[in-house]
Amino acid sequence: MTKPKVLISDKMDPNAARIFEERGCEVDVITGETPEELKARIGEYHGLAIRSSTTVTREILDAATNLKVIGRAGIGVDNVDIPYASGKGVVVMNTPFGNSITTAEHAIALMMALARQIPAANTGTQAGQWPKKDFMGVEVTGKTFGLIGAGNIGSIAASRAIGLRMKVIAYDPFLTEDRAIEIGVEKVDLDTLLQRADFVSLHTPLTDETRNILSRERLEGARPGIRIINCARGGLIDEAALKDCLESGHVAGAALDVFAQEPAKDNPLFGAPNFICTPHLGASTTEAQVNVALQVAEQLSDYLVNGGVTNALNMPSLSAEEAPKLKPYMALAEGLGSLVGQLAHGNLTKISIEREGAASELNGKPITGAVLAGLMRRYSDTVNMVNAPFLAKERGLEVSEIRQNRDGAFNTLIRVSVETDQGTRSVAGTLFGNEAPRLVEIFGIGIEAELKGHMLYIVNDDKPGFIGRIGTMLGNHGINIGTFNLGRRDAGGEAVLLLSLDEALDPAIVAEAEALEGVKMVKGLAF
Ligand SMILES: NC(=O)c1ccc[n+]([C@@H]2O[C@H](COP(=O)([O-])OP(=O)(O)OC[C@H]3O[C@@H](n4cnc5c(N)ncnc54)[C@H](O)[C@@H]3O)[C@@H](O)[C@H]2O)c1
Ligand SMILES: O=C(O)CC[C@@H](O)C(=O)O
Repeated sequence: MTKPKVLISDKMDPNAARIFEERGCEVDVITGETPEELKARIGEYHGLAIRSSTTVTREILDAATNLKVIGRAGIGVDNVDIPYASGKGVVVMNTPFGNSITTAEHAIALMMALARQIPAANTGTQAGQWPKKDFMGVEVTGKTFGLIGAGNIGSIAASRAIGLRMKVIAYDPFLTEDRAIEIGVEKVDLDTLLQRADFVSLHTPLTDETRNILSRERLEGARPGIRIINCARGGLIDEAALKDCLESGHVAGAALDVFAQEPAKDNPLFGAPNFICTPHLGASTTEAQVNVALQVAEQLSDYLVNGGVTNALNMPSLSAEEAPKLKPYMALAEGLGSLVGQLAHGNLTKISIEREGAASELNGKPITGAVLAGLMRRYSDTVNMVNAPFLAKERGLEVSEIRQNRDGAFNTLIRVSVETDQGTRSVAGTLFGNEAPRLVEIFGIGIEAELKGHMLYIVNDDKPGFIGRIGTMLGNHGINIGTFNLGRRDAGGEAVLLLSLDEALDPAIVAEAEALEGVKMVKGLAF
């Protein structure tokens, strides 16, 4: 088997390349390329590991014809077009915890630097000015630290602020009262926070809701003398308004690690009074960079080599331990989805995926993803588990997952039922010996078949002589039958035949089979 190929396109701790190689990937480290250069190169890679310098645009993704996974060594993924990557079936992962402590520490460092004006005092002192009288600071003890966003980094920053004997308040619409108590913060609304806080620290992602969350109106309406720290994302603050508020003294100080436009080489805030900044250094410690490099390399190689999915933003997680156990189930699920997708007539409106027996104990999300990938192949042959759920949603398909604990005829079973404007159709399958996927029921008729390669599905009247007729007809065309699987509703009633063939059938032969006596329906299938 050829090794998956990975490109590291941003400066990253060398441990990342080592881990990729140890885990069976070929790796190239090529940093600092222009978007055009990356576009020309990306087609040869299965994995792409980035930090924040590489922007993964639609153009890059269109050129990435072999790409399966993008890994961000860090938290924010606003430099990746995730919806477009999802549509292309590319998994996007981040490393959500590797640099959280480091970034929270940077926020606290900036708060202290603001409180004592350390950067300006340092500059003046080294310039020989001994500017002792110019720098009267403020204590942080007893002051109020206002968090906007109390997730991983916000809650670590809260714990450090509490250690400094500060009172911590937080605005985060998704923070529960229980969690607020657990991390020792008081939950407040944004206006209250801006009225009560001495220091405000932002820790939210940049989304449509958070963009410009510190708008001109909010900055001007905040408590006079407030100090602001942003180690999250540029774009959360109206920079021009912040400059005006610093100049008027309404905001007593601001410390930014991140800017609306990066690299920030010519920003309106540069030179504003009581303004300090760092060049997006929040995650830049040796410890954090080793953490995220190791994690991203482990996650990407797990996915490329074993199929394990960790910290994906557009796909359910699947641990490297679970992956081998789930593999035959996913093959079964994909086969059932594909079968029902090829056979169901009409507009699909609903699909339900039932797991019985041993299957009910498993992580259901990847199984559902695999069923949808099989099903959605009726619309597009570039569907996989990543883009199938999006495609299903786009088409308004209602998806439900059901776990059945009841004892059935099989110790493990997956049943897929679809509803179309022409009725409900259902197929079911099991694993033989815990590893061999088998179809065991098709539209209420028991059968046993492996869904593989080219197949021919026939519904016919259960009458003597039919099997001979179809065998002779295929033989006359020189078509070899691999397996012959039979099922029937009742003796003499409706019967189904599922034949595996060594080659795809010409439509003329399908038409000939349709014309055979007793045939109700014929369909060539491919898996
Ligand atoms: N400066 C750096 O180098 C650096 C390093 C790491 C992370 N970051 C950035 O820090 C941010 C936070 O990271 P995290 O790990 O804490 O993320 P997280 O997902 O753990 O926490 C984000 C929090 O923001 C909250 N939130 C979402 N929408 C909100 C809204 N409208 N108002 C208020 N709160 C809202 C969420 O509920 C969540 O609790 C990320 O955007 C990341 O990009 C920057
Ligand atoms: O890689 C970096 O230096 C910054 C990372 C940071 O912005 C993140 O979101 O994790």
